Amino acid sequence: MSNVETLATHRTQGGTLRYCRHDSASTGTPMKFTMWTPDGEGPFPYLVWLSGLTCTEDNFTTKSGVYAHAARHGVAIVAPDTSPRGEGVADDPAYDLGQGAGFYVDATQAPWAPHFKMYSYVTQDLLEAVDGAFPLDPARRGIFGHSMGGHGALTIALRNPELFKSVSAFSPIVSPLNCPWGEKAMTAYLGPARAAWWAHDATALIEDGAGAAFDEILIDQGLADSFLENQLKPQLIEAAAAKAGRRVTVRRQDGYDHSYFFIATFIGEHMAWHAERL
Ligand SMILES: N[C@@H](CCC(=O)N[C@@H](CS)C(=O)NCC(=O)O)C(=O)O
Repeated sequence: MSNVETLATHRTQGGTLRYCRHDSASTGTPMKFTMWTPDGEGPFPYLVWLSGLTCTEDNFTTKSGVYAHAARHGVAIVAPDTSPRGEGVADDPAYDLGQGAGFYVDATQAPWAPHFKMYSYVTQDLLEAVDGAFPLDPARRGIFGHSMGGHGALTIALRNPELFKSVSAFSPIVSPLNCPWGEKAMTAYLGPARAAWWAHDATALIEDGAGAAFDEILIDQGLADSFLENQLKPQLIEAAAAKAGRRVTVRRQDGYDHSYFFIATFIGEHMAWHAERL
């Protein structure tokens, strides 16, 4: 029995885009997501998109241009919000902590622990809800994301290779253990003991041999991205992959920044890459 409520429906790119809301047991709040499905009966292969800091379910939906490519490949797309929200939910005035900055972890620390359970939300509640409500094929599911959401996609896939057949990322945070965004968020959500962060660090997970079933991981990174040197550091995951004998392909794109203009430029290539694997 599905508890998914449809808030709005739009026809676009030869398919149907729905804005949806459902109750999450993990976050203890209503959560929003968008779902685009191709025409036809399905079941459709699908991709989960995880967005970055300050985003809601709407940023990727309106800015990436993904649905024309999704239609060409017959792949459905679900894009959830990036954190629990609401008056009873903890928040922080900074853009990189609290609402809009869930970091796809299950918080253990006050005041975040009661609702900030985005790891469980994505891996359990979201997948159960969309698999129950739409004609999707759970055996042909992939995941991708941007920045904080690239970190979410990488860590969630590496820890749950049985749930996903493919994983890629745009400008991901590859090692929260080694950047200011990660250190701030992990300290707040998981506490100062860094051992608790390793399970949420894509570079550490590659070093540990997690998710070896993925034949390749694709990362696109703009070279004019103002967060590249201080926060994103893709060379860290490249070095871990080289040491572990794993294929992590980082494509450095000259002149592109951190924005959705960059994502929109290469989203078609990511869709084709996933479609081959799904
Ligand atoms: N200083 C920026 C940092 C946040 C940022 O760049 N967010 C990226 C993801 S890490 C984003 O996708 N922003 C929303 C958008 O461009 O639509 C801000 O506050 O907007």
